[in-house]
Amino acid sequence: MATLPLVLSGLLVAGLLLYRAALPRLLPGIPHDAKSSRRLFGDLPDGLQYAARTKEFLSFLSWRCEQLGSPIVQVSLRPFQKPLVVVSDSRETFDILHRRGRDFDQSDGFRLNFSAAWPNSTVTMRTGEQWRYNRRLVVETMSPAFLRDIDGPTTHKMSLELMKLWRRKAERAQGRPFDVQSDLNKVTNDVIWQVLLGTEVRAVKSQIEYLSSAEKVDLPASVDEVVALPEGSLPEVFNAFGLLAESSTIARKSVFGSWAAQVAVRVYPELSRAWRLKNAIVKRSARDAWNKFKDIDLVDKHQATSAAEFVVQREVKQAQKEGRKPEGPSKWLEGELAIMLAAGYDTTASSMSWGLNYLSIHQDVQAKIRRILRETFPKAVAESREPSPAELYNTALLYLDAFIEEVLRCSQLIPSLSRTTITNTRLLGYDIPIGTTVVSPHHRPKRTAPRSEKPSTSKGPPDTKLAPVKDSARTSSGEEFQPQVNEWDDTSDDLQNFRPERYMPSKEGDEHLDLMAGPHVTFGGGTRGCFGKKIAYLNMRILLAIIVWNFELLPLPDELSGLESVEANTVTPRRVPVRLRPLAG
Ligand code: HEM
Repeated sequence: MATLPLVLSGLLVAGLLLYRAALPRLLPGIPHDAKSSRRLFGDLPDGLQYAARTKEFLSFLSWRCEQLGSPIVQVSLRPFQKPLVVVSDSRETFDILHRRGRDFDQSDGFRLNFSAAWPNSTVTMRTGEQWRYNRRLVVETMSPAFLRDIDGPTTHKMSLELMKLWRRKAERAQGRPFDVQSDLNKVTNDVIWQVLLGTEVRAVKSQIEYLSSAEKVDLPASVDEVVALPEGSLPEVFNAFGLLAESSTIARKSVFGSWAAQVAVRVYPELSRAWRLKNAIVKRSARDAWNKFKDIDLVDKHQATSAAEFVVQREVKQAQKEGRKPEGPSKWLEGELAIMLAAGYDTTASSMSWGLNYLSIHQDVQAKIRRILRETFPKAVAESREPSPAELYNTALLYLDAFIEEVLRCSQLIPSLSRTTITNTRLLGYDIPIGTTVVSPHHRPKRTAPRSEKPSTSKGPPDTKLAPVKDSARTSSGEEFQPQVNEWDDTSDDLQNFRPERYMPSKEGDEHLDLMAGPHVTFGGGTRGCFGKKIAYLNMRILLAIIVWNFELLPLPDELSGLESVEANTVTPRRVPVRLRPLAG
């Protein structure tokens, strides 16, 4: 009998110990929210309240910095875990990304989030031998030859299909706006599968076919109301891929982190079917590419038409030059092709969605892009055709490129970057132990202002200023590092404006795109920065040029041009309504 109180007190002590172990384990000295540090879920309740108020969660991190008045704070979001260190200082962020590879690597969370659905790929690896090996396997897909001969023409072809679809839709909508967000997903999906694997998904084509036989549409009485156009069923690959792409958000949202994603991908029937389908297609493409080019006498007989074929063709040629046996398809090549599919799909779709919203809102900018395109390609105008892939690849289109930069700046579709420390190190004057994840959010209020009525204005707390960072607090590399990039002037109201010209220095005779006009981290940076940036830029350039050439995006009523966002893998607009007026050739 005397054992019962003993057992109960044992349980009580164990419970207390467990509770204490689950509480946030604060790093000494780094500013934090006092009440959060006493809660199991740390800052999460405040984050959720913030999200309910602002419909955003990720900008909560920068809000915490603003609230505590410090460019560095710590935040806990899950029990039993080390806090995240949040750094809201662009100079320090640049330093971490570009100069401190010995102290920081790609964040453990980022790597693990992708590891369930996209194994054997660089994204899931620490920077090391295997990462370098994988990178080398596909490095040629960023070469001018690949971009010019494969990516550009494929994107161009798919953009024209989208135009065909939109002409039919515009006809049906009879001057009413309709939402094109899912069409942008379809076209970027079509492009990326075709470019990387040579797989024809036919997401856009399936809708063209469907629309030609679909029944008449009920039009709303008001010409300002969005018309819901019928949508045909979509190819299996498209649906499966959408599901898989979402799977990395499972890890982010669950308290069990990447474990939840690992289980979900294997256990949920739809998800595991999608996973197997993706694996089978990638495997088949790699194998077909190998069969097409594996012998040296085949190498020059055929043209490569996808990334899979291009890398195999290059490898066979290179092996011959070096007098060795070429490497055939491997799980690493498959992993790399698969992650490029995943990384290149919704990022590009999201940036295009923002781009079209900004085109509808900023009619002057849209007109200027169109005017410049027509002046630049008089032959295409004379021949009543769109500029060709080669013309769009080879010609300087400064204003369009600056527009893309401005879309990326304002939309902040990648809301934060993160790295994990691989040594004990220092950051802004504080000790940071090995294994700590450091997050750099991009949601500094003024910088996000053009996207929407931001938390810092109507819905959130006052726009407090961060204390400036003293140079003595920086690590030596931070102190010495004078980035080649200017700071945005946070006090200037100009940051609220959508103004592509900010990327075009006005010196006459020196017309170039000034990517260093301000801190620009949409693609991350350093060794682990975005690998597919060149494909992303070229695809956005071609898609936007073809859209603006073929259609006028007419103004929309104010209530439709809101720029509210949704957070998933990227931050995307809630909707992309357009009122399209087809233009002659
Ligand atoms: C607008 C489009 C895109 C955006 C905004 C974007 C953004 C990013 C960002 C922020 C990262 C993480 C960088 C870091 O942590 O420093 C990343 C990584 C990556 N991106 Fe992109 N990306 C885009 C398009 C693409 C495309 C088209 C591809 C491939 C075809 C691609 C392939 C990759 C890969 C493979 C990585 C992982 C690199 C590594 O871990 O070593 N991305 N991207």
